[in-house]
Amino acid sequence: MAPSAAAQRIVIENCAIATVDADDTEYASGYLVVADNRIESIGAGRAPEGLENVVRRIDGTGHLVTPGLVNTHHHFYQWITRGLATDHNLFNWLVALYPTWARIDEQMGRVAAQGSLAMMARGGVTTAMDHHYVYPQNAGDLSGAIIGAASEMGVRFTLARGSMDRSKKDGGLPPDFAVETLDGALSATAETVDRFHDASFGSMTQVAVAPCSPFSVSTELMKQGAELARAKGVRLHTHGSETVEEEQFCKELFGMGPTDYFESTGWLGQDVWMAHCVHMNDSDIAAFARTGTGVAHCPSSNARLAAGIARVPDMLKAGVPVGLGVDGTASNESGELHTELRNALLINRLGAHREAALNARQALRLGTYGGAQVLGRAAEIGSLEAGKLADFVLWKLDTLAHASIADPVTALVFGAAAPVTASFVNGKQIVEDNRLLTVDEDAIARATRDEAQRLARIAAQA
Ligand SMILES: Nc1nc2[nH]c(O)nc2c(=O)[nH]1
Repeated sequence: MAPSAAAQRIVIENCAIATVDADDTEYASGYLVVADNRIESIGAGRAPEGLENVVRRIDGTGHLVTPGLVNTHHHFYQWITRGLATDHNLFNWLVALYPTWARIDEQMGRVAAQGSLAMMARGGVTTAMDHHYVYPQNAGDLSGAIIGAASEMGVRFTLARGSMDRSKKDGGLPPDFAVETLDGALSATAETVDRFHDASFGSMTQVAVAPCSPFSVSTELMKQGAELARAKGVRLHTHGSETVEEEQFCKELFGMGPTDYFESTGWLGQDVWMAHCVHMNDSDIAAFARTGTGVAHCPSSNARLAAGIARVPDMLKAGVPVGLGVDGTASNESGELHTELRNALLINRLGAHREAALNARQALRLGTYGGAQVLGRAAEIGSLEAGKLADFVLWKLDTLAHASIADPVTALVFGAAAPVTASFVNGKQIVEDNRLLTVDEDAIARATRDEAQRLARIAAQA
């Protein structure tokens, strides 16, 4: 679509650019022209002469410009339960934390979402997602509060409306008071899709159907959830194959491993992405590749919870779409995505493929285009190409932390988290010099501390 005659332009010049397009095109010194909310042109050297309505020129000297980072798995509410149960595996950690999580309310949900989003956005995330699966009775409008926080911050966003209905009494892991009913979960999810999902090109808000995990969700909710998502034309998300304990649970209860269970419930397909996927054999990976099922790789959380190392190089070789996820910050206290680019690269080198596992450019692709693919938005975001949405980041690479590394993509991925001079979403700047422009970061920090303390008090009294 050509820009309108009145389109306002922003020109960025003199920067290195990693486009993450299909050919991995890079420019040692290039330009980017933004017209309203889209990239109009990109290339080597200086921007074309004679552009009209240029409202801003940015000198990108000393910077690398990349697509904005895309986070594909998170649980925002966990921002106010960070640093707890630090030496547990997944099941023990969940059992320790469910009782606290089951006491969150709308105000806590809003503030935790603000904290989670702020931490990611100031570190270069332009598209975020939240898998929210804890909906206590009388907690208020949690989904509305979370979506409101993303919209206020100006971040592109998918709410994966989660749910749990398999509690202890049905052989599941969560306590009985922490779950919804099958009908309650389905009708609330349908209502959330109807209220918030925007399927249009450039949409800032989307909703996915996201029952939590095999050990916290009934088979009926998995099946009917998949039917609901397909009837509404939205994506499906869940946790899968995270730990050996989950694999054992599936074999004992369903007589098959997680991937076969997902297939039997309608949960493999191009419209599905799953978090973790650590314990996948060759036939599981082939099934994901054959069906186009995506993976949210969460290396830091997998290490924190001693889950294992996902076989990302094998997935990529087979053609599985793979993005990166911070995961909830109760299992990855850092809460920012640069750590996941770096850890994806480093941790996968500890696996079978050693130094050939992933390189810096593949890691950057996971955190950008790969994320866009698994969220179903690769036609809009994830690479810098004319016609795509203007979601991009200027990383400052000429300071002490990176200046002595010649290759900018190597500096970005292997080095410390780089300062973000500017981050744009949909053509609008949301970060300048590492500070959010849209919200008051210090007020959010204070509010997150207060809400974490309030939740801890309520949980202790329960
Ligand atoms: N890493 C995580 N895995 C999970 N499985 C599940 O059912 N909930 C979680 C979670 O919060 N984090």
